This record gives sequence, C-alpha cells and structure tokens, in this order.
Amino acid sequence: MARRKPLVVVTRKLPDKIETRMRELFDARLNVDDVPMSQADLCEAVATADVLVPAICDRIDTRVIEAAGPNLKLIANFGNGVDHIDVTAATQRGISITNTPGVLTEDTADMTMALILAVPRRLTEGAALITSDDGAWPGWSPTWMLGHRIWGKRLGIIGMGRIGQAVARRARAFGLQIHYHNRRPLPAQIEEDLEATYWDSLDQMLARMDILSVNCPHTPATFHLLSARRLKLVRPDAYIVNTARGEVIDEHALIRMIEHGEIAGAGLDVFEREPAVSPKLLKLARAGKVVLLPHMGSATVEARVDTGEKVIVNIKAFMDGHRPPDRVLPSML
Ligand SMILES: O=CC(=O)O
Repeated sequence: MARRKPLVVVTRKLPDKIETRMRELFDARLNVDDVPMSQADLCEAVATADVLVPAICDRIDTRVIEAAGPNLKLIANFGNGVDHIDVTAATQRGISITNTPGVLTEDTADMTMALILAVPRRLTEGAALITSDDGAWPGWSPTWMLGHRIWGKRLGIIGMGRIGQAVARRARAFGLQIHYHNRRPLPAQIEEDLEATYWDSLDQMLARMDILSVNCPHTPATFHLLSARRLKLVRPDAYIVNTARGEVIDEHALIRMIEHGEIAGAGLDVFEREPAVSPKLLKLARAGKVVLLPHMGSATVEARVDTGEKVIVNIKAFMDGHRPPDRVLPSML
C-alpha cells in the first residue's frame, strides 16, 4: 500500500516554485492568500498536521505546542532565527525543529553593509530631500549635508558567525578595521584572513568602536545584550547597526540616547516589537538620526527560494527516517 503523504501546513505564502514542489511531495496545505494565521488558527493546524512550516513572524509558543496532535513530529521553520518558537517545549513533546542556516548569509551581510554606509553618509536623508515636493535642494555647497567618513574607522561586530564574518569581509573592502566579540574567538586562520581583533570583553569593545554591528541570534542569553548600561559605554559619535533581532538591543534605551545625542545614530532593520515601530524612532528617522528598514535583510528572491528548498530537504530527510540536516536543539541556543 502506498505510504500516506505527510500533511504539511505552511503558514505563509512561499515562492511559487517552492509551493509547486511541496504540492508534488506532500499533502501540502498552503496559504496562497498570505493571510497571517492567528494563534487559534495555528492551534487548529497543529492538531492534525504531521509537519508545520511556520515563518519567523508566527509565534509558536507553549499554547501552540500544547495544542499539537499526536501526528505533529516536525516544525520545519522557514527562516534561520528560531526565537519565535518555544524550542524547549517542542523538544520536550518529542517534536523536532529545523531551521534554514546559510542561505541568507550574503544577503543579510549586504543589507548590513548598506546600513553601515547609509547612516554615516546620510543616504536616506539625501534621497528623501531630492525627491521632496518643496524643492529643498539648494545646490552643491562645501558645508552642506556632510556625513562622516567610514574608511579607516573601527567596526565592532557583535556575533561572528556566518553573517558576522560575511559583514567583516565586505567591511574590509571599505577600509574598516575589524573588531569582534563572540562567545569564542574564531580559528586563528580565519581571524588572520579577516585581520580581525577579538575582544573577550564586550564592554571594552563597545567603548572603543566607531560603528557597531549586531549579528548574533536572539536567545535568552542575548536578550538586551546591548542593555542601557552597556549602551552608556558606546561613544557619543558612534553608530549602531542591527540586522539581527530587535530584542538584542534595549530599544527604549537606544532611542533615549540618540535623542540626547549620546549615540550618533542607528541603522535598524529589526525592532523589539515587530511589526510595531516606535513613533520615537520614526521621528528620529525624519530627523535623519536613524535609518529604518522593515526587516528586509534576507528579502531577496534567491534567498527565499533557497530557504524553501532547505525546508523541503529537512522535511524529506525527516520523513525518510533520517536526521534532518538543520536540526535545532535547545542546547544550541
Ligand atoms: O530574519 C530572518 C531569519 O531569521 O530567517
């Protein structure tokens, strides 16, 4: 007798190519209209599904895990970060989790570099000004719209995993000096190739950098890693860029310090209460102090297709009785 195809519930619209392949391989319940699923919808879905494919905008909390029926054995996340999933609760219920590392490294590093350039060089401010209706551009002047040079400055990367290293490779080409803080130093050869300096003490690194880039995952250990106390160590002429997760920075404290001129500015692609963005940040953006993007770090067609392909590989491996290549365990967080 032919084996029943696994019932795979996908919470958001995925690239057409991925949805077509999922329809071929699985009993796929797709969300072609891309209407976000409520917590109640998610609970209903996991009651009968074999596999749930959530996206990073879904909240797979204890309530959803407790609603899982006996068939749910795998949560194959569409995305890298898993801070929206209660990994411990799922693991305790015997549900495996997978993510999609590697496929968004270069795109996220590009967006990080874009923000590293955009904030000190006032890119969005200038672009808004030239297209404004009131003809606000008075013409070139030696002292007008001056930003700050990034060449020769010190970049402190917080979290030197795949994305942090990809940022370092780009930043070197822009003449930045690479410094980093990580749980562990990089292997000597990689450190040498990147000409990167390791700081065991995050506090000491923060006090000496011109630009800081947050590239670590959000885990219980990195929540508010840049706390109000640590932000006070940052130089008043320094900029902070975050393309990782909003929760890694105490956003209230950051806003206050930028408002008071205690930090020069920030480039943020992620926020503490996404998709809500603090009105104070919007005001700072209009004042040219911050550049804000709506969580677009990995938003390329290529990354989304590659992510979908990784999800499929993980589901297939699991269903064939193998260890899925991108298994996430609570001990990894
Ligand atoms: O932010 C994107 C991801 O974690 O995949």
